Amino acid sequence: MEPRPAAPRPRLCDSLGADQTPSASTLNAARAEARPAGRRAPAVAAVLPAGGSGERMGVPTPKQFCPVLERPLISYTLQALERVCWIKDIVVAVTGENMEAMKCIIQKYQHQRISLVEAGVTRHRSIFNGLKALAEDQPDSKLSKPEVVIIHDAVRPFVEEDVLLKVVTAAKEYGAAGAIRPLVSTVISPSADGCLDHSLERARHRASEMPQAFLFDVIYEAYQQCSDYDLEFGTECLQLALKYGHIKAKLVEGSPDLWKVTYKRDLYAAESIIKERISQHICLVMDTKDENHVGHRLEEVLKDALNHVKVTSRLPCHTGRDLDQIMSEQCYSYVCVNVMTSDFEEIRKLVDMLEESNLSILYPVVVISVYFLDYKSVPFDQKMENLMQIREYAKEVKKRNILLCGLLIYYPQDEQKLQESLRQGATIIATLIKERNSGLVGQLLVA
Ligand SMILES: Nc1ccn([C@@H]2O[C@H](COP(=O)(O)OP(=O)(O)OP(=O)(O)O)[C@@H](O)[C@H]2O)c(=O)n1
Ligand SMILES: O=C(CO)[C@H](O)[C@H](O)COP(=O)(O)O
Repeated sequence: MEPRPAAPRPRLCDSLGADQTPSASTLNAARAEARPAGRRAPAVAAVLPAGGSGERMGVPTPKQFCPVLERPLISYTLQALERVCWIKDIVVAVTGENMEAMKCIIQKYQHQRISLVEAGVTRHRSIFNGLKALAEDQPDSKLSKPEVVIIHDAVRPFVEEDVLLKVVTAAKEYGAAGAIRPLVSTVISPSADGCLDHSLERARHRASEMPQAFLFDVIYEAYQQCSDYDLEFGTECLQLALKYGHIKAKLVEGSPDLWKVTYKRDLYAAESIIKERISQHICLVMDTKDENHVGHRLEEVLKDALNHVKVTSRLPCHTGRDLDQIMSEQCYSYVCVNVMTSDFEEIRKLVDMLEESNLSILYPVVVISVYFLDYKSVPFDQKMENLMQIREYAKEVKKRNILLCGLLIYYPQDEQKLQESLRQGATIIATLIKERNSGLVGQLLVA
């Protein structure tokens, strides 16, 4: 199953308690075999190099600041790390010219436990600056030296707690550890004339990915000893630990999502992954308890059409207190089925609750207001006049990252035609949720 998207606020702390280090129970539960029970949990910090210019991306904005669903990429990586409450400090290396932008990102998305340092001209120099900030000998530093330090690229947003735990646990035991993946292509070595010299046996090699973790003293001493050449041209921190600390890093199998956003296409891939993750749960808010009403048939058709998605239904906001519960489970998609009314009262209540929940700070929340087009109940022109107000209201709530659209479902007497309308309605709902297209905000679609 796909992992859930990162929570807006760190949730794991609740189960770990106030202590900011991994408790013995958590570590042991996850890695009983790797870490003998009863040993003290290490103090852990993370360094994120974020000072590159993203040349290979080919856009003027450094890739870590490129928007993905209108939020800078680096914010996703920070979110992924800060929800791991046993990581005490997160040190981010950014260039002087991006320092203010970075501070704004931290404030806007309410990131926590972040300290900023000036980046260097190469990735190794940026990491070294981050490590220096964590070292004991820094005057006036609020940071304390950790036992283990994680190094993770700011442009790898999908890092999960389990792999962080694995590299930290292995670093404590071996001194250094890093995530690896099987090679996608074979690595070959060309000769000076541009011809094949030899090729490496693919099965015997691995791609080195991030995160990596080190005993702090091991990697800090390695950086202190390393040459200008290493700092200028090196690409591998594990190699520095080997060369200067004689530490053979433990290699840990990582997930495919650990890849580094490097080219423009990677931004599209990242966006697709995020959209898919936040579209796995849909909440239907019904304004009728009547089991025979067509609203419930829409729910059935939707469940059939989206059989991999969790669909839950609730009564309206004023009676259904458990909507709070759904929001706390990070549900980012709501379908309000208005059977009894053609006004926006219920939508307004739902939007207010969403705002209070802070859900839309991190991800766009989709709200679809569904109305049944039953010519008999209210004169059509009067109903339309009411519904057209959605445009203005949707514009207003878009500012809060809530994407509101209306959907009219044709409700004829003929059973077959009704079934077709419901199916079309379900397809439109599924598309709006999956695509989260802000261009459709305020539109009244017809099924
Ligand atoms: N002087 C540098 C160069 C790179 N990085 C960071 O190191 C990570 C991985 O590097 P890479 O993918 O090479 O990033 P860029 O150098 O920005 O990309 P490119 O090589 O395409 O220019 C990124 O988070 C990048 O911001 C850094 O902190 N300081
Ligand atoms: O994978 C890595 C280390 O093993 C790093 O992400 C990689 O070294 C970044 O370097 P580059 O700038 O060359 O992409």
